[in-house]
Amino acid sequence: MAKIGLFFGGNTGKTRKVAKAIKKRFDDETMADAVNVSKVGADDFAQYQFLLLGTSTQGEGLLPGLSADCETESWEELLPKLEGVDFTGKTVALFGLGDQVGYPDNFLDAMGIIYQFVVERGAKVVGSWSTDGYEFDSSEAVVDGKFVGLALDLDNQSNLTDERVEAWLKQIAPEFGLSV
Ligand SMILES: Cc1cc2nc3c(=O)[nH]c(=O)nc-3n(C[C@H](O)[C@H](O)[C@H](O)COP(=O)(O)O)c2cc1C
Repeated sequence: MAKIGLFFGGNTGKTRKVAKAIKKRFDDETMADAVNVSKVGADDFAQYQFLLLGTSTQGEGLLPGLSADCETESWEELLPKLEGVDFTGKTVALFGLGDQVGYPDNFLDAMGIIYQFVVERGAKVVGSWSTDGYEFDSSEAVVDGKFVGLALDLDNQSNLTDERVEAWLKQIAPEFGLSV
C-alpha cells in the first residue's frame, strides 16, 4: 500500500487536475493515485498515516457537494461519514482552490472547514502558507494569519500554480518523508 493517501473533491475538474499533477511527481509506493472523495468512505481514510487532501470552495463558502449544486456528492457528504475516524497520529496537508476576485469574502473557505474537521479529530496539519500575493477580504482558511494549506487560484493566478505547488511540496517534504 502507498504511504500517502491523496483525496480530492471539486466540481469542474480543476482540483482533480492539481491532485493528478501532484501524484505524477511520485511513485506508486510513495503516493496512491488521486481519488475523488465521491468514491470513498471512512475505511479509505483510516488506513493512511499521511494524507493529502484537496478541495475547491463552492456556493458561497461551501464544501463541494449537493447543497452547492455540484454534479456529484463530495466533501459535504463525506465528512459526516468520517465523524468516527480518529485522526490522532495522522499527518495531513491541505490544498484548496478558490477565486479571490469572484469570492473575496469566502476565499478558500472549504479548506478551512476541512482543516477544522481533522484538527478536532486529532490530526497534525502541516503545510501552512503565507497570504502574501493574494487579495481577498475574508477566509475561513486563514488561521493565525496564514492559510492552513496551499492556496491556489486557477481562475486568476493560474500562471503561479506550478511554482506554488512545487514550493509547497518542498515545504511539506520532511513531514511526509518525500524526496522532491
Ligand atoms: C458557483 C461557484 C461558486 C464558487 N464559490 C466560491 C467561494 O465561495 N469561494 C472561493 O474561493 N471560490 C469559489 N468558487 C471558485 C472555485 O472554487 C474555483 O473556480 C475552483 O478552481 C473550482 O475548482 P473545481 O473545478 O475543482 O471545482 C466558486 C465557483 C463557482 C462556479
